[in-house]
Amino acid sequence: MTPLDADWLAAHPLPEPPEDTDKNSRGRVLVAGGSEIVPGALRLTGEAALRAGAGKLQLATVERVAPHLGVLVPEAAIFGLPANDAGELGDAAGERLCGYLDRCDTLVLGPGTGAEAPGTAILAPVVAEPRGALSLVLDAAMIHAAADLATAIHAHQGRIVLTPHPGEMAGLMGCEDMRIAQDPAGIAQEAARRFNATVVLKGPETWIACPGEGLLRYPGGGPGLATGGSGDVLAGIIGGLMSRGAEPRAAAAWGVWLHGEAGKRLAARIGPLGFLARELPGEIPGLLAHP
Ligand SMILES: NC(=O)C1=CN([C@@H]2O[C@H](COP(=O)(O)OP(=O)(O)OC[C@H]3O[C@@H](n4cnc5c(N)ncnc54)[C@H](O)[C@@H]3O)[C@@H](O)[C@H]2O)[C@@H](O)CC1
Ligand SMILES: Nc1ncnc2c1ncn2[C@@H]1O[C@H](COP(=O)(O)OP(=O)(O)O)[C@@H](O)[C@H]1O
Repeated sequence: MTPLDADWLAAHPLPEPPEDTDKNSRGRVLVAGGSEIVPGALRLTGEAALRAGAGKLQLATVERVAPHLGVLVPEAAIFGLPANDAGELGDAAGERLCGYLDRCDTLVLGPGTGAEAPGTAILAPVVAEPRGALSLVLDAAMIHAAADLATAIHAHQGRIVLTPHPGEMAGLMGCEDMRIAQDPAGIAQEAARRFNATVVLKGPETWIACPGEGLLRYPGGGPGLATGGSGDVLAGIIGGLMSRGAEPRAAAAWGVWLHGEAGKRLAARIGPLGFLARELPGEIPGLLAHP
């Protein structure tokens, strides 16, 4: 196990864009998810992706929420997706989403999706085709769905990061919550092998596992990060970094560190508890400039 600290980050720098870059080559992120119950999750994820340096943001959410999201995030292009009776993404959302994938370098799929979303139906078409150039971050209900699609995800040629909290990890691996608490390092590595993906096991401390690579441990950014929407921000940072060309393990590691250090900065400035998930992304550019 290697500590995720300043030395590790210095040895694994992020790719920097050339001076003459444009917004498309800086990295195009599509964030898909949200629901009528959690309409703001994509704002958190999308802003985090932009703050991490992505050049272009697109958001895809349930049709009734989409127009409001456009007002909340004027930097984004917005697409509506079909919903089900619970106000979550519906069965047909995955097929519709596939039609947008040639417009993005990175898809962050899942923030703001809950138990009523038909995750497997949505995720299956996305991972069915080999899209070598696509980077994929899976979060929330799409992690539970990934459990049913291990073979397709393992075979997928894209670069994939999964960001489970302990409850989602138990669903992903089909095991008891207790097993995650007893051996977080072992289960993260087992998941990385099973899905051939980078796995970020979140919690008070965070474990990052990647097939064939050493395990990383981040000691945590403080309990203020245990707040609604905090994980949505993390998924967006990782997606933004991947769209800039970072490899999945480096994007995950930098993302976890930036998220944690943003929490520490807010805790020092505002107080250890009570800062908002939406305040985290604003800390990222400064941390990137002076890690
Ligand atoms: N529900 C809410 O109030 C909000 C949800 N948001 C987003 O909506 C999506 C779904 O959120 P939900 O709250 O429905 O889903 P969660 O996955 O947070 O909660 C569902 C269930 O998972 C279990 N769980 C949660 N955290 C756990 C942990 N650390 N260890 C073990 N078990 C755990 C609990 O049993 C919980 O009832 C996520 O992307 C979330 O970030 C946020 O955007 C805004 C606020
Ligand atoms: N006690 C804690 N100390 C430090 N970080 C924490 C703590 N609890 C949660 N976190 C971090 O906060 C984030 C919570 O993500 P998640 O559980 O997906 O929340 P949400 O679904 O509300 O967005 C993760 O990055 C996790 O590592």
